[in-house]
This record gives sequence, structure tokens and C-alpha cells, in this order.
Amino acid sequence: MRTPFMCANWKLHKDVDEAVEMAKKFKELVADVDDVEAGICAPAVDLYPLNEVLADTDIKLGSENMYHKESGAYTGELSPQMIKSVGCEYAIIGHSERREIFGEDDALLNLKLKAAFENDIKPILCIGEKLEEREADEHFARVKFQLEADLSGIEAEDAKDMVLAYEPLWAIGTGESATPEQAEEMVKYIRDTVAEMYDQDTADAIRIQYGGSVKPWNVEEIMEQPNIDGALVGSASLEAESFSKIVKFK
Ligand SMILES: O=C[C@H](O)COP(=O)(O)O
Repeated sequence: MRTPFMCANWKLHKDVDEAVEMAKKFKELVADVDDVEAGICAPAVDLYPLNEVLADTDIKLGSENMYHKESGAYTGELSPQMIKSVGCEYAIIGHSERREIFGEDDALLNLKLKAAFENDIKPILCIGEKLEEREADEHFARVKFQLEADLSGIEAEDAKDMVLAYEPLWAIGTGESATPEQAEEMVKYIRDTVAEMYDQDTADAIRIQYGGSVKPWNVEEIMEQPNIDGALVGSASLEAESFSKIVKFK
């Protein structure tokens, strides 16, 4: 049985005061939830204070990104050890904004995934197609390519612990979510592909989120889909009330 996982991705939002204020409200609102895992992936400067605010809760903390090197001349980057030292259990790897705006390719993402596993950080690997790829009927091939390239050389034992997030680029920040059927169709395809690459046990264990315009009013029908185990939530995770409604989707 896979525990649903609802995770915020704040992107480039919230200074320290705003982050602390939101987290204090949010933890009160979800204090009675025990059958859904909730997490917050936040900007680097917010992680230390958030770790203090969330210390008395089960709410997980994650970084929005991570570099694969332990240390060295890599100005502006964060190592796996650094994010662990401020309480991160998770790190988003390969968000489409990192791929598209910052040019992160699948070879780099593969190194980041390996570094995450070596340091006991659970990656949330984002995969998904662009609109033109869906229109050209290339969306399944695109996602399969990403899975095979990003997970190359990664053992089943590690893969089981990771989270995959299917985020079609055309649904991110647009207010136009994929339909629950479109999301389920791709998430099932992802699970079947993981079974082909590894085995059925791994495919059954891995949690697969949907991300892209998830809101309090559409989360329930998305979560009714049998293969969807949670959501990676951008704009609707910025307010405590709205994100708590998503966590309490039932
Ligand atoms: O990581 C989150 C996704 O990019 C979704 O963002 P959104 O909920 O604002 O569409």
C-alpha cells in the first residue's frame, strides 16, 4: 500500500519571514492528518528556519534542487550533505524549469540522482512532455526516454525509495490541469515502464505524483485514479489554507 504524498514546490517564492509564517499556519491545519505524507520543498534560504518550525511535526522538508558534488569550486550550488544538514529528506531533481531554463540535461540528472541515493536523500524526479510532443503523439516516447536516461545505472533497491512526478509542461502554472484520465494514462505507462526496466515489485512500490495546476477543487478526482499517489503542487501550495485542503483531499 503506497502512502499518498502531497508535496509543495514553492519555486522562487517566499523569503524567510513568509516561509515561517506559512509553515506555522500549515502545520496547525494538517495536525490531524495521519494517512497522507505532506512535504514542503522550499528555496535554500528557507530550509534552516523551516526545519526548526516543522521539527515537532511529520511534515517532510525538501530542497528544490541539489548538485551532485560533495564540495569544491561550484559557485552557487548545494551539496547533498548541505541540504541534509538542514533537515531535507527529499530533493526535487529535474524539474522542467531546471531542464528548460537552466539547461539541465539527462546526463547531469543521472549524476544528481546517484548522488542523492549515495547520501540517503530521496529524489523526486520530474518527467513530462511538452505540448508539441503530445500533439505529435510523442509523449510516451519522451517520458520513456527520460526514465531510461535519468535512471541509467540505478539499482532497483534505490529506485523503490524514490518519487516520480509526472508533470506535463503544458499543465504547469497554466491553470489547465491534465484531465484525470490523461494523468492516469501516463502515470500507468510510467509504472509499466518501471516494471519493464526493473521488476513488478519496484513498480508497485514506487510513488508517482501528478503535477500541473493541482488545486483544492480538482485534487480529489486526480487522487481517485488508481496509479496516482500524490501531487507536486506549485502555486496552490503557497497559501496554508489551499495547500492544507490539497493534503486533506479525501
Ligand atoms: O512542481 C510543481 C509544478 O511545476 C506545478 O506547478 P503549478 O501547480 O503551479 O502548476
